[in-house]
Amino acid sequence: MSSGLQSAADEARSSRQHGAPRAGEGARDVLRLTDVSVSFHNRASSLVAVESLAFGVPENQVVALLGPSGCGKSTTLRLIAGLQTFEKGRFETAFAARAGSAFGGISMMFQSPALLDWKTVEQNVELPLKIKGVRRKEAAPLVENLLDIVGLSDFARRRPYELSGGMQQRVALARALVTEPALLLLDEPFGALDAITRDEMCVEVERVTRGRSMTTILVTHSISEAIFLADRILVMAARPGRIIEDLAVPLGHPRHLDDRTSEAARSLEVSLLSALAPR
Ligand SMILES: Nc1ncnc2c1ncn2[C@@H]1O[C@H](COP(=O)(O)OP(=O)(O)OP(=O)(O)O)[C@@H](O)[C@H]1O
Repeated sequence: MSSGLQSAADEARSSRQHGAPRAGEGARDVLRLTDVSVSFHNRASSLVAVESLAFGVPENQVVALLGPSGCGKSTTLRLIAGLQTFEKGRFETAFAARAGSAFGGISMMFQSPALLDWKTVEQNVELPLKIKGVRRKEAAPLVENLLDIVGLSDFARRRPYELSGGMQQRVALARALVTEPALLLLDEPFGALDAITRDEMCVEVERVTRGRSMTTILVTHSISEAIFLADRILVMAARPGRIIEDLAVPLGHPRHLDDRTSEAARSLEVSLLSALAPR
């Protein structure tokens, strides 16, 4: 894998495909892909999953990767997480766990909360800290604080199977945030939830992630989720997977669900629908 952990402080800016000035413009890029392609091969055939990806992400920006099934969103996210090899192009990131520290680095959250059913809610949230050798005495107040933030203090001693799907995702969110990640990767985190719980989770994520020093990449099929959560939306198309639009979200913070019906949001929605329309 040619992924290089290099300083993103050099001056070159990422290339942009289209669009309005993006949120975070002027901040340094902490992540950059230059002409990156990923293919999957088997004996009979090869498939180009993503081709010539080129974008940079400034520090603290929330970027949504939006597109139809199979356009390479998860492949791109896995690549950014360092879980996917690539044969062509360059990937630079300034993220790494702070040397000798359990904090910083990358956290991921998936469609399935992937909690350990035999552990309590607080033990699940504590797990990443425990793995990194943080003592219980230091971890306990952090876990308590995050459970409070996601509204689950009263459920700290419960097991995950006693919670609703939305509550389980809130546990997963607390677990993802407990290490104070510099980069948060969200892969369709609300895809399995009903529409009302999805909206609640969007509000929750917006609330708990704002004000943190954290860059976030969100993979989603949902236009309204992308508009509500992101500062910038990269629209992807399939066959081969590629970025076809790079649009800033013209909404301030904090956001409210009603903001999705504002004129600015509706106009962005029209642009996104047009970009996503089958050609
Ligand atoms: N491990 C793999 N081996 C072979 N092909 C793969 C592999 N992973 C992904 N692909 C293919 O790469 C393409 C992009 O897949 P990817 O999962 O990144 O898309 P996606 O946009 O995240 O889709 P979805 O929204 O359905 O999750 C698809 O055609 C998929 O079949």
